[in-house]
Amino acid sequence: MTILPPVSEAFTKHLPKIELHAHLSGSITRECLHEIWVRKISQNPQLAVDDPCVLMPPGKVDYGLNIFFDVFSKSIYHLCNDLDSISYATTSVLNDFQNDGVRYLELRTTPREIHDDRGNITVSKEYYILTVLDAIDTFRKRQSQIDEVDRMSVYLILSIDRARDTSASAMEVVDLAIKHRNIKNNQLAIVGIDLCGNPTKGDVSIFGRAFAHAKAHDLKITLHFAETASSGDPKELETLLSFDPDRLGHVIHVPDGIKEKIADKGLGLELCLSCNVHAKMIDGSFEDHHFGYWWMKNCPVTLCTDDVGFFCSPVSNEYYLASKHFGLGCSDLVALCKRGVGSIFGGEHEKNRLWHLLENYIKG
Ligand SMILES: CNc1ncnc2c1ncn2[C@@H]1O[C@H](COP(=O)(O)O)[C@@H](O)[C@H]1O
Repeated sequence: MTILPPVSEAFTKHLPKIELHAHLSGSITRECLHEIWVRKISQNPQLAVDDPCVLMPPGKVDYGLNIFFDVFSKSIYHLCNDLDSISYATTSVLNDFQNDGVRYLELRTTPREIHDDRGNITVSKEYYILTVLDAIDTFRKRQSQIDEVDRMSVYLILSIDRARDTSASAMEVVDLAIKHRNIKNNQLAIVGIDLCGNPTKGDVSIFGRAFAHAKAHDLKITLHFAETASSGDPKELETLLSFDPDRLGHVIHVPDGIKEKIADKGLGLELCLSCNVHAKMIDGSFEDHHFGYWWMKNCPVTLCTDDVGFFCSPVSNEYYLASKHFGLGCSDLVALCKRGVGSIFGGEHEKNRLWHLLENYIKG
């Protein structure tokens, strides 16, 4: 039997981790956003966008949902609004996850159409996706030059935004995923469709057709689920379950009967400790988080960051927090990672690779 050391930050950093719930634009560090702003201001001193450090000053992590969604439209989307900035930010996010010991990443992003001041389209949704995919392709090529244990696999999930998308634009997101699912050399790149966006807005029932279309084309489905009390209405949750999801994100305000259904189906759960605590999406603090409930159930639970650019807690720290507040030892953390691997969308070869990495981590 291998005797494992007590959990330390070094242990959680080197643990081969998976990250399944990370929004691209919310994962960009404020330092990276600031660099983009500096470059833009040097090219155009008249730029009418504030330094991102105004809305995201160093050390600030207490973004309640009432202000959180505004930061995207007021700052981040005005900075990442050209192909160079989108590519630079994507590469920066990929490097950050890899440097934190993430060995398998499913990044998600909402196809975004970008306009100039006169309303003309400067970047189409398709070009936005192609730019992100191109950054992923370049990142993948670099992986073959590094040690196998340090490599990070990356896949993309396309998001439908419940507050901004219509039934028709949601279908367009799924069509883009089908069209660009494989990138160069026929490599699989887009693995699923997500439903995200401000949970206090929108009617989720209008997206049924889009998710059925995704299923029919073998795309996996993950849904933001019961993030707020208003989006925890049983009718909404039953509608979401009728989309036949493979995984659910957040699962906070879930009535008991629906909890049982989730456990019976063995759905993968993407839980975000720091996000939920700092955004005050749960009552109380870390020790009150519903991770404590789901960890005891049979579901594949994965610890995720959601928007590390806002909440500043990388995946390694989420594992450290789980250990600290729920008394998990090193072997529990490895078991938690192994359980989550079963719910990845990247296929059997990726699952086998990760189980192998985790086995070797325990032995080493
Ligand atoms: C509390 N957590 C959350 N709940 C719901 N939706 C969220 C989210 N965090 C991020 N997003 C969604 O992801 C977009 C940013 O990334 P992309 O532009 O797609 O790369 C946000 O505009 C929001 O729609």
